[in-house]
Amino acid sequence: MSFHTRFAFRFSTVIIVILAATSAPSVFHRLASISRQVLPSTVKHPSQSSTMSSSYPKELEVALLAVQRASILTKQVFHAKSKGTLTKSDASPVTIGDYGAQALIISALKHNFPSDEIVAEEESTDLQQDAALKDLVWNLVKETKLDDPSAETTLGGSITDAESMLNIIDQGNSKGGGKGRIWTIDPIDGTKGFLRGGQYAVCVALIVDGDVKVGVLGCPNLPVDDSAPLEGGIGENQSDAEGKGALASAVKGEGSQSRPLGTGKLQTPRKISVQSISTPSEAAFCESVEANHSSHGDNAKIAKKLDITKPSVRMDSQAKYFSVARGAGDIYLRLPVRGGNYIEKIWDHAAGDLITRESGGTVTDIRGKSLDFSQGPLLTGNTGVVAAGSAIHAQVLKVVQEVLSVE
Ligand SMILES: Nc1ncnc2c1ncn2[C@@H]1O[C@H](COP(=O)(O)OS(=O)(=O)O)[C@@H](OP(=O)(O)O)[C@H]1O
Ligand SMILES: [Mg+2]
Ligand SMILES: [Mg+2]
Ligand SMILES: [Mg+2]
Repeated sequence: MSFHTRFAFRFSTVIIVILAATSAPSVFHRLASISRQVLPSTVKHPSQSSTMSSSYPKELEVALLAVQRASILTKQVFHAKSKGTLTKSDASPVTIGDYGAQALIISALKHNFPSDEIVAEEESTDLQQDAALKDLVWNLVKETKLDDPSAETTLGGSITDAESMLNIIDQGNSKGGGKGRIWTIDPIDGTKGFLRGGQYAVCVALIVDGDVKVGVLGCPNLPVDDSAPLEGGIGENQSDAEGKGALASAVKGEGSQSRPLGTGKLQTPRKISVQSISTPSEAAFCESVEANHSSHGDNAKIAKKLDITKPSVRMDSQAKYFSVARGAGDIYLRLPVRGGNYIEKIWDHAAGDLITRESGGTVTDIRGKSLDFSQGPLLTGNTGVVAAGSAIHAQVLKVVQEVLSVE
């Protein structure tokens, strides 16, 4: 029995909105060419730049390119009229973009690191049972390529056929744990945000013996400009037009970087860091859009106690970690919903946790414990998340614990 079965993530398909199979390839082809036109041009290949001095240079390069390529696929779906949406048994959505992005990322990781294990969010069961849906995903996957042939070669090129694609999707079924090299993938984090035109992230991290060593986030709807102010509201109708699309990365002990997302060769990265504020009253919160993912009421009480007057900015996905890491936001709280018993998944946090810490932030749970990625696919040792610049984290955590009555 697979990991997904045991953790009850299997799909009970309720809704299927399917693109007309005949029109899909031309739509995707046209959108692929649009995405190539609107994004900035290439500056430098990573093998000539910052990844050379890294202790994980190949892992970083492959993760960056794989996230970039998968992000291009998600952008094609984002622009399509229908997104082939299914509802999973936990009532959360999955789209052809989630499946396609996962297939492309696993294919690239397995080509370069065949003996590494992978813990990924999705599984192929529903595609196996629905030929039309499978064809839609396959049409996307086979059409999506980076502009740069040498980057494509690095990723191992295309997947050969639709059956291999299903097999590849299911190679993300490792049980995880605290030993060896384990990648974790969230092909689209914030699928609800993706569907409503808000923020979402393509997320990849490498965990070695339980410790996150490499993290990459592709955020097609975030501004390229690290100092751009956070956009308010719930992040609806964000666009991935010119000036949007950012790629964040970090290697343990080597700091974190941001660069334009791009479509081919990796562009020149910039170092990012959290805001240098020393008092929480100057801070701005990033919080989840969905009140059943993180308690908005408790967040508001904590903000009041910290004398925070700036309104919270709600956005989906690990774009919240990226925003704190580059100083656009200051505090990300993910507070357990009262009466709920949800346990966080490693793919929702691994990359963002490392990128925030490597930017000068501190990330703990509500008890002040570091996030523990050695326990399998779930963060069973943690409750909630408190991420903030290291200068204010202790003050924020103290108030979180007061408001939530944490012993
Ligand atoms: N009940 C509950 N509580 C907490 N978290 C949950 C819950 N249900 C789902 N999820 C996970 O939330 C992921 C999306 O997180 P976000 O921060 O984007 O949430 S929000 O939609 O903005 O509120 C989402 O990730 P994706 O499925 O990749 O979108 C889920 O893994
Ligand atoms: Mg999901
Ligand atoms: Mg997620
Ligand atoms: Mg997801």
